[in-house]
Amino acid sequence: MKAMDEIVLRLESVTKRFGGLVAVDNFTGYVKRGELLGLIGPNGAGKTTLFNLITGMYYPEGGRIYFENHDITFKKPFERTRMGIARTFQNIRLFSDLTVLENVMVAQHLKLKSWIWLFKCVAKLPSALALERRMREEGLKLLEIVGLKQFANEKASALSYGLQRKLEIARALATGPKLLLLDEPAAGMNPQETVELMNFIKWVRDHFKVTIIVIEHDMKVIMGICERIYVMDYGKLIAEGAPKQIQNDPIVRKAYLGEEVLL
Ligand SMILES: Nc1ncnc2c1ncn2[C@@H]1O[C@H](COP(=O)(O)OP(=O)(O)OP(=O)(O)O)[C@@H](O)[C@H]1O
Repeated sequence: MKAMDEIVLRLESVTKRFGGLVAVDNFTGYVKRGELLGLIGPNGAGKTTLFNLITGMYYPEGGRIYFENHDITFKKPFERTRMGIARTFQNIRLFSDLTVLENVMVAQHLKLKSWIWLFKCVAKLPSALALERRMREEGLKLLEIVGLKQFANEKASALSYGLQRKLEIARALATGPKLLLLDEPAAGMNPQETVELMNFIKWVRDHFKVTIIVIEHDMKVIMGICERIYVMDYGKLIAEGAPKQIQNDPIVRKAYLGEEVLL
């Protein structure tokens, strides 16, 4: 099988309920390695809940989730991070009092087996200090690659909104993901920041050879960077296809009726 045809993530009949509400309703889908996939749908369609199921924040009531052919349906979030799944959030969740570099280093620690690390730190073992030094170097290298090195020692809160969003993505990349989930990365951005973000996301996919799923309400972003799109409404998958197909799909247009979205 060619790498591009390889399926990285597979969801089979996944269902998540909150009381009487079916937030994700029997969702079946897949993501290919290296793909840039869009996930769209009106407010409350179940998109973020789907991310929460993929990252292990929630467990489904029905169905299975496979990552690189491993059943991860009930794996804990930190196990999935180590397997190579990372995400960003709808609202920026940086450690605002830590520096830009420290934000990235915290994420690097997630790759480690924490109790061994803690023991080494408490015992002040030279290997812990050497590892810390290496992480600092790797963190700085990552910041350089994404163009944030000059801000390494600034507090995260001192960055502009657009750069904070970029740092969030860099922090997710610091965990060494194979699959990156971006939840509304363009939210709150001005048009110029949005264009830069679109280029950055495409560049991240190519440079880090990572598979990306992006939730976004800004259709310009989705139509501009995604190769394939899933559309959800009331928890259900209602359409799937290339941007052009989705733009002209009457079912999708109907789902968005009344919302100010330019398809
Ligand atoms: N923890 C929760 N408890 C109860 N209901 C929830 C919870 N999380 C989400 N929901 C409900 O599940 C439905 C799907 O929500 P979700 O946040 O996944 O939608 P979304 O498509 O991401 O929406 P948006 O585009 O507005 O962010 C909504 O009706 C929401 O109110």
